[in-house]
Amino acid sequence: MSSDKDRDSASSSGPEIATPTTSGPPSPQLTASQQYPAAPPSGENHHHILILLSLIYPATIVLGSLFSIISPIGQSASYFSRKNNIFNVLFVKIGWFWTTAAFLVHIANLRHPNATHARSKALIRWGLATLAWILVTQWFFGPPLMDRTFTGTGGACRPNYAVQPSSLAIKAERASTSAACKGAGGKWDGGHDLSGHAFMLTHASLFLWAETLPRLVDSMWRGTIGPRNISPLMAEWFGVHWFVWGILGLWWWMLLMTSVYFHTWPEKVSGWLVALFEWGILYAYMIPLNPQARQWFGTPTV
Ligand SMILES: CCCCC/C=C\C/C=C\C/C=C\C/C=C\CCCC(=O)SCCNC(=O)CCNC(=O)[C@H](O)C(C)(C)COP(=O)(O)O
Ligand SMILES: Nc1ncnc2c1ncn2[C@@H]1O[C@H](COP(=O)(O)O)[C@@H](OP(=O)(O)O)[C@H]1O
Repeated sequence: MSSDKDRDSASSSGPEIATPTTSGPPSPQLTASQQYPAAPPSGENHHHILILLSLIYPATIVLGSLFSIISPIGQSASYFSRKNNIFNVLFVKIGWFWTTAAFLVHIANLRHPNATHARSKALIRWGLATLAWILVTQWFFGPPLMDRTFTGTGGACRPNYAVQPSSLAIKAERASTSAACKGAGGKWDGGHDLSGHAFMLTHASLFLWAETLPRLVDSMWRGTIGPRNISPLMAEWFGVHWFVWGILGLWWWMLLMTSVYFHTWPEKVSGWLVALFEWGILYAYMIPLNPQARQWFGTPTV
C-alpha cells in the first residue's frame, strides 16, 4: 500500500498522476449547484477497490469449474458450449480489438485538466498491456508463450494420417503453433494447453478496470453521495461508460462459460495466473508504490 511519503510525492509530481480528489474541473454536464462539496474517493481507495475487483476472476473460474462438475446443466451441451457461438466468434476471438476500442472511448472522454498528457501516458500503459497480450498469445520470438508452454510440456501437433492428405499431414507434424496445427488439420495434443481465453479475458478485464476505475467511481460518487441528481450520472454512464461496462460484462460471462465448458482446472488457473503478471507489476505494485514509475507511466485518472 502507498505510504504517506509516496502519496505526497505523487501529488507533487505532475498532472499525469493527479487523482480525482483535486484535479478535474467541473464536468460540463454539471451545474455549479451540482458540484460535490468534498473529495470523492482517493487514489489509495481506488487501489483497494481494484485489488478486490481482481478477485472476481479467480472466483469465477472456481465457481464455473465447480458448476461443470456438480450440475447436470454444466455437463450438457448448450449454446455457449459451442465454439462458434456468436459471442465467441465476433467478440472474444478479436477480444483485444474490443478491449482497445472501449479503452479508446474512455480516454477520449477524460476530463483531466491536462487530458492530452493523461492520454499519452494511458496509451503507454495500453502499449504495455498489448505487448503482454502479444507475447503470450501471438508471438514470442517465434511461437507465442502459450504455444511454447504446450510444446515444452510434451505437447505436439498430431496429424491424422488416416484422413489427411500426406502433404497436410507433414505440415501438421512440423507445426509449432496451435494456429498452424489447426490450419493443417492436426490435433494439438499432449501438453499443458494454457487457456488463451482465461488469459485474454482476465488480462483485458483487469486492464479495463485499472484504467477506468477512477472515472467510474467518480461518476458514481457524483450521482449518489455527491449531488443527489441522477441525470449527470445517467449522462455519464450512457454517454461514456456503457461500452466499458458492456465489454467488462461480456468478458466476465465468457470467462464463466470457458470455466464451465472448456479446459482442465490447471489450464484455466495457469491462464488466469499469467494474466495477473503485467497487471500486477504495473497497477498493483509499481504505480501505487513507486513515484518514479508514476512519472514514467502516469496514473489512471478521471
Ligand atoms: C511498449 C510501449 C508501446 C507504446 C505504444 C503507445 C501508443 C500506441 C498508440 C496508438 C494506438 C492507437 C490505436 C490503436 C487502434 C487499434 C488497435 C487494435 C489493436 C488490436 O488489438 S487488433 C487485433 C485484434 N485481434 C485480437 O483481438 C485477437 C484476440 N484473440 C486472441 O488473442 C486469441 O484468439 C485467444 C487468446 C483469445 C484465444 O486463442 P485460441 O484458443 O483461439 O488459439
Ligand atoms: N467461452 C467460450 N466460448 C466458446 N468457445 C470457447 C470458450 N472458451 C474457450 N473456447 C474454445 O475452446 C478452445 C480452447 O480455448 P482457449 O485455449 O483459448 O481457452 C478454442 O477453440 P478453437 O481454438 O477451436 O476456436 C476456443 O474457441
